[in-house]
Amino acid sequence: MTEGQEKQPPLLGRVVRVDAKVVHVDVPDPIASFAAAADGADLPEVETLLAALRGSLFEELDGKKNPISVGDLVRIERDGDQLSVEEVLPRRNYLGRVASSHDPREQVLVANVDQLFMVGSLKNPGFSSNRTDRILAACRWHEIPAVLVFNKADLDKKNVLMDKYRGTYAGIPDLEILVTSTVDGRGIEELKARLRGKVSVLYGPSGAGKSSLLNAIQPGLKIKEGKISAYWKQGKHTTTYSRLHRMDLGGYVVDTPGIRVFRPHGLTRSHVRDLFPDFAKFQALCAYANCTHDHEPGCAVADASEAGLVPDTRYASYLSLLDEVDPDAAYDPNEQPDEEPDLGLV
Ligand SMILES: Nc1nc2c(ncn2[C@@H]2O[C@H](COP(=O)(O)OP(=O)(O)OP(=O)(O)O)[C@@H](O)[C@H]2O)c(=O)[nH]1
Ligand SMILES: [Zn+2]
Repeated sequence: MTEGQEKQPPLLGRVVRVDAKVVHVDVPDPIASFAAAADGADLPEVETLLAALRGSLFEELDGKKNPISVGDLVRIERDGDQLSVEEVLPRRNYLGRVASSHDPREQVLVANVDQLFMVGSLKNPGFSSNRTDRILAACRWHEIPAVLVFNKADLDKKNVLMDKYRGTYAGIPDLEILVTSTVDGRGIEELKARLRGKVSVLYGPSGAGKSSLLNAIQPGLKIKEGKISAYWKQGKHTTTYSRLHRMDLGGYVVDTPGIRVFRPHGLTRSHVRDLFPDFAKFQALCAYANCTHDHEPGCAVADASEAGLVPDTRYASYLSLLDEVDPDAAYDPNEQPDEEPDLGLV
C-alpha cells in the first residue's frame, strides 16, 4: 500500500477461471445477486477482476492438487493497484476426481455446484451407460444433485430407447430425467428454467449434444476451448481447464473439457456400494451384511442382476468401479459414506 492510500474493504466474488498465477473473479457474486433480485433487489453490474494467488494458499493443500478452483467463493483484497485472493471460503461441495493415472491426488474441478446434467444421446452416438453410471456415482459421493438428460429424442421415433433407459434408472431415488431435442425443441424451456440462477455442470460424451443444447439456450454461448482440447488429444497437457460461463438468463454453466474417464477420489470398497442406491433393496438380502456383491456366496444383488431385476449395465458399472478401488484401502463396513466430504478451504 502506498502512502496516503486507504486500504479498501475486501471484495467477495466467484472464481470463473484459474490460470497459473492469477484467477479471474466475478464481483459481486452473480449467484448471490440473482437470489437477492428474486426478493426485489436490483441486479448489480458484474465486473471480472484478476487477482493474484497468495503463496500461503499452496501451503495447506490437504492432499489436493489445486488450492483453488472455478466456482470457489473468495475474499479479495486490494492493496494499491494489486488485487490478491486472501481467502477461499469453505466449499458447500465440489466435484473432484483422481488427478491422473500418474498423480493420485484429488483434483478439484469445480466448487459449489448446484447441479450436474449428465447429457447422453439416445442415438448417434448410443447412450453410454458406463460413463453415465460413473458420473452419477461421483455426484452421489460429492453430494451434487444430478439430472439425467436424454438428448436427441427426435431420433427415437417410438420412444423405445427412452423407455428402455428410463427403466434402467428408475430404481435410483431422486434422479430426475429430462428428455430433450435440439431439433424439435423438446425440453429446452425446462432446461432453461433449471439452469437459471444456478451453477450447473454439463457433462457427457463427445457428440451427445452439449454445445447444441447450450446454443439452443443462448445462441453464441461457446464453452469450448478448441486449442486446449487439441493439446489434450496430443497428450501434451495434463491439466484440465474448466471455466464458469455466465449465461444471460442468470447463472453459470461449467465445461469439463478432456475428461473422459472419471475416477472419484478417496473411495474404499465399502463406499462404492452406497453409490448405487438402486441396489439397496437387494443388498439387504445378501447373506453377508458387508457383501461387496463381487464374489460372495448368497449375494442377492448378483442374483437380482441374473434375474434381470437389476439392470446388467448398472451391475457391470458397479463392478468396474469396485475393481478400480485399491483392495488394500481400509475396509470398514460401518463407515459412514454419507458423511460430509472434506469441505476444507482447499
Ligand atoms: N438429431 C439430433 N441431432 C442433434 C441433437 N443435438 C445435437 N445434435 C447433433 O449432434 C452432433 C453433436 O452435437 P454437439 O452439440 O457438437 O455435441 P457435444 O456434446 O458438444 O460434443 P463435443 O463437443 O464433442 O463434446 C451435431 O451434429 C449436432 O447437430 C438433437 O437433439 N437431435
Ligand atoms: Zn451382495
